[in-house]
Amino acid sequence: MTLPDSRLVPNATWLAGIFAGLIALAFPLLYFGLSYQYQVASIQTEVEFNAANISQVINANPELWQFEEHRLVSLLTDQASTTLPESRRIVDTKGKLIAQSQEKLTPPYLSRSADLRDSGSIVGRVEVNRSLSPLLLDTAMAALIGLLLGGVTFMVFRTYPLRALKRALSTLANEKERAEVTLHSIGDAVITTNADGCIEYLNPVAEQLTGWSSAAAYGQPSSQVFNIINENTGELLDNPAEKAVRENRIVSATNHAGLIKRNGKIIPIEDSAAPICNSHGQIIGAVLVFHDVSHARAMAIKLSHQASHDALTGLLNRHAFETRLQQVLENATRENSYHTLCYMDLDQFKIVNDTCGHTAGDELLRQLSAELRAQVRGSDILARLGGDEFGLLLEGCSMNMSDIIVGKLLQAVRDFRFSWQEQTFSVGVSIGVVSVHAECGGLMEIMRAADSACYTAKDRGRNRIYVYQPDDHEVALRRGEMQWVSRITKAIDEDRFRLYYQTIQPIIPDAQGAHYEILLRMLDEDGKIISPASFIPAAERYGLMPAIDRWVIQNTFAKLGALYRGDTKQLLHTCSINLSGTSWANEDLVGFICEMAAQYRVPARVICFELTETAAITHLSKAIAFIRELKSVGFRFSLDDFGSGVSSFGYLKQLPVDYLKIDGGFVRNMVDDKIDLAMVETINNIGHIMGIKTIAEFVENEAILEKLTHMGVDNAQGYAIAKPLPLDDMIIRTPAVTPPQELSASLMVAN
Ligand SMILES: Nc1nc2c(ncn2[C@@H]2O[C@H](COP(=O)(O)OP(=O)(O)OP(=O)(O)O)[C@@H](O)[C@H]2O)c(=O)[nH]1
Repeated sequence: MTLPDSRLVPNATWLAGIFAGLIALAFPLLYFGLSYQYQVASIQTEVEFNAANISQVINANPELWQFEEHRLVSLLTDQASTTLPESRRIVDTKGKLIAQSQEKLTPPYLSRSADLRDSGSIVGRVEVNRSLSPLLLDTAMAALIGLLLGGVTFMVFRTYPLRALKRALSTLANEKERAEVTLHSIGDAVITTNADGCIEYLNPVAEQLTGWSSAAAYGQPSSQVFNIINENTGELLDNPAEKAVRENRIVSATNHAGLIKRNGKIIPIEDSAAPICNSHGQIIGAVLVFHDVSHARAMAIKLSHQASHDALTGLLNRHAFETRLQQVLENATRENSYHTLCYMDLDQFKIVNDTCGHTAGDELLRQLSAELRAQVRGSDILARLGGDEFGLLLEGCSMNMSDIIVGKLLQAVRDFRFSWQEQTFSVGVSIGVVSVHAECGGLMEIMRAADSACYTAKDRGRNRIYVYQPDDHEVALRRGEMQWVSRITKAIDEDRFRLYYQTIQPIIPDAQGAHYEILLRMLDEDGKIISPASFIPAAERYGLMPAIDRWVIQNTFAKLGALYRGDTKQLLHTCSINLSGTSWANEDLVGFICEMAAQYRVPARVICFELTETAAITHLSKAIAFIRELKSVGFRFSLDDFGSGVSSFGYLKQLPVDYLKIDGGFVRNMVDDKIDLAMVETINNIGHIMGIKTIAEFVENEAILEKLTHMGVDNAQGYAIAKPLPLDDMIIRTPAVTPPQELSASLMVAN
C-alpha cells in the first residue's frame, strides 16, 4: 500500500498547512479589523460629543473661547472615556492652536476632528488623536494565539486524518493480502484482467496451467495468455474474460474446452468468467476461474469406453454394436443402401476352457479378436457380442461384396493356431450372414435372423458360413423357437405348467419303495397339453429354464411335502426331478433347493436330480461342485441320457452320481440293433463296475424289458412300465414284488 501513501501524505500536509495558515492569519487580522473599527467609531463619537459640549460652553460664554485656555483643556479631557493614550486639541478656523491636552503621542495613532460652533458659525475645531500602539500590541498577541490555533489545526487536520487513512489503508492492505493469500492457496486457477482485457494477476495455479508467470503476463491482452479451443473440433473458442466484460454477465463453463499452454500443450479445462464491477456498477475488469479436468475427462473417456467396449478383447460390446446397427438400419431405410451383418460363434471353444482353464480361453479370445480385427477394414464394425460370439457389420457392403471378406474371416479363423503350455489348438467359426437393407425389418428382427443363420451354420456341421434367406425353412424353424419364448413367458405368468410323474420300476423287484420321475407339461392358450420337446429347446436357448426349473422344484416339493406328511412316507423311495444345465450351471440353485426342502419338509434323501450327460460334461467342474454340495445334505443324482455324448466314460469317474439313465435312443432299438444293444450293455456294465445303479429309458415293450432283465439292468422306465400321470393324482404304492415275467401284468394294473 505505498501508492496512496506517497501521494496522500504530502497532500494532507499541504491541505492541513493551508488551513492552519489561514486560521493563524485570520485570527489576528480579524481581531485587528474589528478593534480598529471599534476605535474609529469610538473616537468619532468622542470627538463629536466633545465638540458639542465645548460648543455649548462657548455659546454660553463667548469670552471663554478667547481667554480661558485652562478651562478649555479641562473641557477637552473631561469626558475622555478611554484608557488608551490620547492627545486632544482645539484650533481656530485658521488652524491656530487654542488649547491642548498634555500628552504627547508617538505614531501610529488614529485621528478624528469635529467643528466647534458659536451660534451656528464654525469657530474652530476639536481634534482627538488616539494611539494605536496598544491595539497593535493586542493584535500581536492575537497573532500568537492565531499561530497556536493554526498549529493545533495543522495537527488535527494532518495527523488525525492521516492516522485514520493509514488505519483504513492498513485494513485494506490486510484484506488485499488475505485475498491474495486466498487466491494463492486455492486449487483453482484465477486470472484477473482490467476492463480492457489486459492481464492484471495470475495465481500460482494459473501460472502453472498457462505457463505464464504473473509478472510476464501483466499488461498482456488476456487472449495472449488464455487461449482455448474445443478439444473435439479444434475450433478456437471465445475468450471468456472478454466475453464476460462485453456481455456484462457470468460466462459459464465451455464444454470440451482445452487450454493452449504457452508451450503449445493442450490441457483440458473447465472455466467460467465474471465481470468485476465497482461500487457504482461500472465494469472494471473480469475474473477468470478455471481448473484442470484432465483426470476427470480421462475418467469420463475411460468410463464411456468401458460402457461401449468389451474389457477382455477391447472390441465393441453388444450394446454399442446394436446401437451402431440401429443407425445403419436407419441409413439403409433413408438412403436405400445395402450393408451386411455377420454373426459369428466359435466352434468347440469350451474344449480350450475345459482342458486348459478359463485363463487360456480368455487368452484365445483376445488373440483371435486381434486376428479378426486384422482381417476387416477400418470402417467395418467388429464387436464381441458375449461368450464366444462376435458380430461384424460391413457398412456399405452388399452381400455380393461381403463374400470375400467373410470368406477371408472364416479362413483366418481356420488358420489360427492357439498355443498354450505346449499344446496347440485350432478353432473353427460358424458364421451367419444377413443382408441389412430398407426391407429387412427392425434391429431385433435382424439380430435374430443373423443368430438363427449362425445356428444353422452350426447345425450343418460348424466351421462354415450360412447366408440367411428370408424364406429359409431352417431359419424359420429357429424363428419358430423364438416365438416360443413369449408363449413360455406367458405360460409362466398364467401358471399354465402342469406336473406329471412316471414310474421307474426295479427290474429285479425289491421292497425299496416307489421311484418316480417328475415330468413337465405346458398347457396352451386353449388348455391343450404341449409336450416338453416343443418348448424346452427354446426355453434353454433363450434362458427361461432357470425360472421353469424353480417352478418345477417348488411345485414338486409342495406336493411331496403334503404326501409325505401322510402315512405314505415309508412307501416313497425316490422322486427324480430334471434340471437343465442352464439352471444349475449359472444360477445359485443349491440355496433355492435347500430352502424349498426346508419349507415343504421334504427329506433330501427322496429327491434325485437328473442332469443330462451333455450338460454335466460341458460344465464339468460346475457339475461336480453342484452334485457334491447337494449330496452332502442327502440329495441324490442321476446322469440322464447317458451315452449320447461319445466321450462320456472318462468323465464318469469324476461325477459322483447314484444312477445312470441309459440314453433311450439305444434302448428303443436294442432288440434289433446290435450296436445299440452293445452300448446298453457297456453302459450297464460300466455303471455296475463303478457301483452306480442303471435305469433304462424308453422301455416300450416286453422284448426290450426281457433283454434288459437278461442283461441285469437295475431299473426300467417307459410305456411298458407306466405312462406319465398327473402329479395331482399321485398315489404312492409299494412296487409290486413279482417275478420278472409277471412284471408287465402288474404294471398294467398300476397304470
Ligand atoms: N474363457 C472364457 N470362456 C467363456 C467366456 N464367456 C463364455 N465362455 C465360455 O464359452 C463357451 C461358449 O459356449 P458354446 O458356444 O456353447 O461353446 P462351444 O464349445 O463353442 O460350442 P459350439 O458353439 O456349440 O461349438 C462356454 O463354455 C462358456 O463358459 C469368457 O469370457 N472367457
